[in-house]
Amino acid sequence: MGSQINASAAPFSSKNLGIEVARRSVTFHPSVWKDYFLSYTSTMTEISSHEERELQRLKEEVKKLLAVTPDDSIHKLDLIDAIQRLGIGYHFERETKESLQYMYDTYRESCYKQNEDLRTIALRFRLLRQQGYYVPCDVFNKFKDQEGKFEESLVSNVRGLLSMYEAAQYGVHGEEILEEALKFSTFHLESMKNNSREISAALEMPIHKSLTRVEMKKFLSIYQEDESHDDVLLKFSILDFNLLQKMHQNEISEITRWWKALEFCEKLPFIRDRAVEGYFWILAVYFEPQYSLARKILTKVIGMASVIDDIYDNYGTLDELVLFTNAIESWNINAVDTLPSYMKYFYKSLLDVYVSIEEELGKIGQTYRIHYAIKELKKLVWAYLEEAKWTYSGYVPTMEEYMKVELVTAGYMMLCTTSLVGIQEHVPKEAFYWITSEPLLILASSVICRLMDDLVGQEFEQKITAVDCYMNEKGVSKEETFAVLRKEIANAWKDINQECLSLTTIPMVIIERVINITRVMNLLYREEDAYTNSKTKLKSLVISVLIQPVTIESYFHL
Ligand SMILES: CC(C)=CCC/C(C)=C/CC/C(C)=C/COP(=O)(O)OP(=O)(O)O
Repeated sequence: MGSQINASAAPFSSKNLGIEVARRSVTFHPSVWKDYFLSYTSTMTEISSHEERELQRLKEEVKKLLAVTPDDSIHKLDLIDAIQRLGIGYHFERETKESLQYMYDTYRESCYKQNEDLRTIALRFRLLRQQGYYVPCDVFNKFKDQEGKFEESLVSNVRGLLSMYEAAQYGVHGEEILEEALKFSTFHLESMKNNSREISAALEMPIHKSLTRVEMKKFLSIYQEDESHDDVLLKFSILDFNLLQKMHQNEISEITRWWKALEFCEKLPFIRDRAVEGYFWILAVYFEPQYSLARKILTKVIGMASVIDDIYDNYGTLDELVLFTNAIESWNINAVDTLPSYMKYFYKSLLDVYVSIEEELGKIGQTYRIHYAIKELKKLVWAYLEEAKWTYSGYVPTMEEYMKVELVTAGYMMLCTTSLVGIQEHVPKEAFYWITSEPLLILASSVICRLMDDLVGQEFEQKITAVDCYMNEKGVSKEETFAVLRKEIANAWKDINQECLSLTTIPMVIIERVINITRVMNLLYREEDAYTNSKTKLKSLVISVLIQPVTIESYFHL
């Protein structure tokens, strides 16, 4: 059992608990962006027919390049890797899939060729695991000496070490050789990082955990410096990045208009005003043009969820939260009468937003999907209420009790499910049953979300975190607790890796959404809560991804 710090926890009413009905109140900094993106008019973001033609021309050239590069060559591995990291993989899915299938079918023969080096073997291993192909890790055995340790001669093979480091991120439970490979490569790369931008960037953020759109510019300059780079690829990816950025600017301008019209900042001044940050979060989940509708829907939902979180965590009293939860459960406009006035306004807007989403889904013949989105939101608010009861009663739950509720409050079950709602390509109905049944992939993503949030938030959050619960239950120091929770996060990544290899009936488009959602957490909650405090790191990210185009002159000295 957990421990009770305050009065009895039941029944849950602030009056019964003898708690003053004083509002908790944390003040958040105002929006960094305000109306900034309203200035991006549709004329400004228009794509000219010349740009369209040039894009098509370059695309055809890249296709030719793919066609003439043999599947059994190292050049093909490099080409596919570059295409994916430059963010243009979505143009060549069929071509890369065929090549990877060939590489999978011939995996053993290729890896056991006498002359294959560490870089090639590790790169092939990573590209295949990335795509969900199970390829065995014993291919790394050949780089061990008689004592079973990685050969010291590898230390001077910097490209090989880097490739090994990136491949080892894809390990699953029990793959000890990949654990060793990760330790070995990290240790040696650490000593070289001051002399190489590429190494320090990789140590900071391995490819597996990075978001294509966010890392694209960094990779572009690394790729350009590589003597074997291809100019056509470079030009195509720059043009594609810039044209997509215009589309994103158009979308964020529309989202800003939507958010402003809701008037939350005036009516609910206690909330975090983070529409642009929310859009960035969702852009990281899917940046490709075919996901425009899905992005719009999910951005609206994260915006609403952020306000809901502030109502539960910050402003609402326990009595109000009980009423609010019941109203959301009933999902009926009549429930508005039971609510205090500030909640009335939000509640009406909430139902309206979901009605508008349902209308959008009607246009693509997928109305039924709204049911899953609402169901997950209801589940989320019930968990938020549980959490609020703990806060108000001073109850410190056991880790088991805590995680049961807090994996839901992490919001990722709701977000992952809702991420499928606006996808226009085929998503089987079964995928919705699966994703809402708390499968391991979603649980692991939620563990990462919850624990990363708690590790950075435990100093200032006005509520219980996993750090408090673990220290209370085990009687250990904060340092020890941090180490345990970090290990849990690393294990959850292994669960994710495992699931990517075994979920063969779940379309890759769905798995990729979940992984990207997890990656956002890893990006934004690594050193601090960059969503709540969005004036520094997240501001720079927004500038890089949404405002600054890539200037072709800086890559081609024209
Ligand atoms: C928990 C989390 C990062 C959720 C991600 C998905 C989601 C629903 C995002 C909406 C905005 C939000 C609640 C951010 C986290 O705030 P916070 O750090 O104050 O979250 P907390 O109140 O649950 O700790």
